[in-house]
Amino acid sequence: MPRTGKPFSVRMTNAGPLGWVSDRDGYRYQPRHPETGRPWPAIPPTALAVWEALAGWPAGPEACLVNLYDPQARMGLHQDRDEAELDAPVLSLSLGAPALFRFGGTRREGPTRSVRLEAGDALVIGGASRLIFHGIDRVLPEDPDLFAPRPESRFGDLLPPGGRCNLTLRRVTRSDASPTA
Ligand SMILES: O=C(O)CCC(=O)C(=O)O
Ligand SMILES: [Fe+2]
Repeated sequence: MPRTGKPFSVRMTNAGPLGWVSDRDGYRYQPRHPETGRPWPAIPPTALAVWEALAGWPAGPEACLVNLYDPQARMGLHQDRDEAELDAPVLSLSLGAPALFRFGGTRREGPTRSVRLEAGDALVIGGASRLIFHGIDRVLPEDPDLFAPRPESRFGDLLPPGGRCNLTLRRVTRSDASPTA
């Protein structure tokens, strides 16, 4: 991460024309993977369909950040503000293990609350809430499924059992668009 060069506990990659990257120099969006130099893969059509249904924004997302949480990973309280377009919402899609999502207001010092995000949950952070502080306190244990024990990970080699995946879709560049809902 910036300054220290220490990695985040959440591993990240991207899909879409622009990907969010962080290194010692800071945070930015760029069209290519920093190590392979290749363009990011396309945003999955199902994620685009959820954006169309829920975002209330006429232009499609340009960035899909893929956050991979090992069971011990967490994400500190932060604002999403590296986008030139701050009028468009951020759409977050949760998969895998549930997690405790903490959110407050637009000041870091303000009060916060937490909600449990489950697999399949879609969260729109937009409008007056676009710049709220938020983070992931912790990944929660999955409810045991008595009928289909599943010790192996649903995410193959990417995550151990009990891991969580979050897709965060964003508009990055400014357009003349305005909300549709
Ligand atoms: O994993 C989550 O639910 C939150 C992700 C997030 O806040 C981010 O990627 O900026
Ligand atoms: Fe965020």
